[in-house]
Amino acid sequence: MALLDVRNVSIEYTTEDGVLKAVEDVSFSLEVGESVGLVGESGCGKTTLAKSVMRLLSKNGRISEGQMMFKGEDLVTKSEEEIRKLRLKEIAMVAQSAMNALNPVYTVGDQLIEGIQIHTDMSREQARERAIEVFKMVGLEAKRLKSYPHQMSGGMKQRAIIAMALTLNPSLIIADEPTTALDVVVQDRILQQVIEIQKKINSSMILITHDISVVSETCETIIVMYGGKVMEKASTKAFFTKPVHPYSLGLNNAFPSIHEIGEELISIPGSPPNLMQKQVGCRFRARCPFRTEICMEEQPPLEEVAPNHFSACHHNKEVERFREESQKRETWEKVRERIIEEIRRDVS
Ligand SMILES: Nc1ncnc2c1ncn2[C@@H]1O[C@H](COP(=O)(O)OP(=O)(O)OP(=O)(O)O)[C@@H](O)[C@H]1O
Repeated sequence: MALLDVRNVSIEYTTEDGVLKAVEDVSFSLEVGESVGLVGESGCGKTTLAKSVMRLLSKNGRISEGQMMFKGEDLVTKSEEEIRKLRLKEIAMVAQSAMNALNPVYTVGDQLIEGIQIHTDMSREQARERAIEVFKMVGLEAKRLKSYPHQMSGGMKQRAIIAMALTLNPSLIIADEPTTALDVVVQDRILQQVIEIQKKINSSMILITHDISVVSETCETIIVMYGGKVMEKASTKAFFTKPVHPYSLGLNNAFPSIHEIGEELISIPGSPPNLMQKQVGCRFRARCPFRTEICMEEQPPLEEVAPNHFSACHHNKEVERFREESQKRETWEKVRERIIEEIRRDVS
């Protein structure tokens, strides 16, 4: 049995301007010890999906369809009380803005020890010992337990937050851009530590990032999202050697290591769809160099193109040609011209 089985989940936000469908019909599963990288441009629904697993969506958000089976039980239908018990102990999240999660008026140690005591029957002394242990795991000295948040650097605070998330050996860690606020060298070091600990305690992990190079180094599986839907899902090995979806091909071009140093990267022209509007056809159609008529009308299903490799494109069979053409700058230049032409036409 998978640890987490997300089945046909849709999530929407009610706003003053109408309903925004942030995630639509997303399915994936996660085995014990597996790490999945969730990637895609800003606004594609990564954080929404992650928060929904913790049932931490903002008040105007709701899971409108689907199931999220965790250890065989549906998280969607659990009561608030049941979910609270699972948080931290079973499912822990290191959020994007985690550094603001520390309470400024208590020492970091007190906050960590209290968190441990709420979820376990450990004495204060036992909880303190566990806190020291996890601090060491993330590279913080025990004396730092006595520090207030303002006495720590950004990197230290983030380590403390990670220590808190990992302290009860959760079965599932959700790391949402856990290191973006930090400088690149510190980012890399902290991320490596998180992965090391995740492997040691055999947790599963969902790592959310817009940087696909991070996923290639740290995750076994990659899920590429676009406009609230899964476009491609594969083992990272297969994805980085043979990506299939045109959006993934575009993302790969923006990935520095496959290019000569100094060469200008090719970005995907245009921007993601407005999720307040009803979506017709493939969501990537506006920016896709290879679209045809069917792409304008029908939403492509997620098809298995090789064992455990899925892509949602009407033209999966033409991938060899797409791979070759997507490497050329003029392929994307034509998309840019097409987009400009369409805007001109709409305006006039
Ligand atoms: N509370 C909210 N109310 C209304 N719309 C929201 C809310 N939170 C997110 N959205 C919208 O839902 C969509 C998905 O947003 P989400 O933050 O999940 O994307 P993301 O891929 O995590 O982006 P980022 O990488 O910038 O965090 C976006 O269109 C966003 O504007």
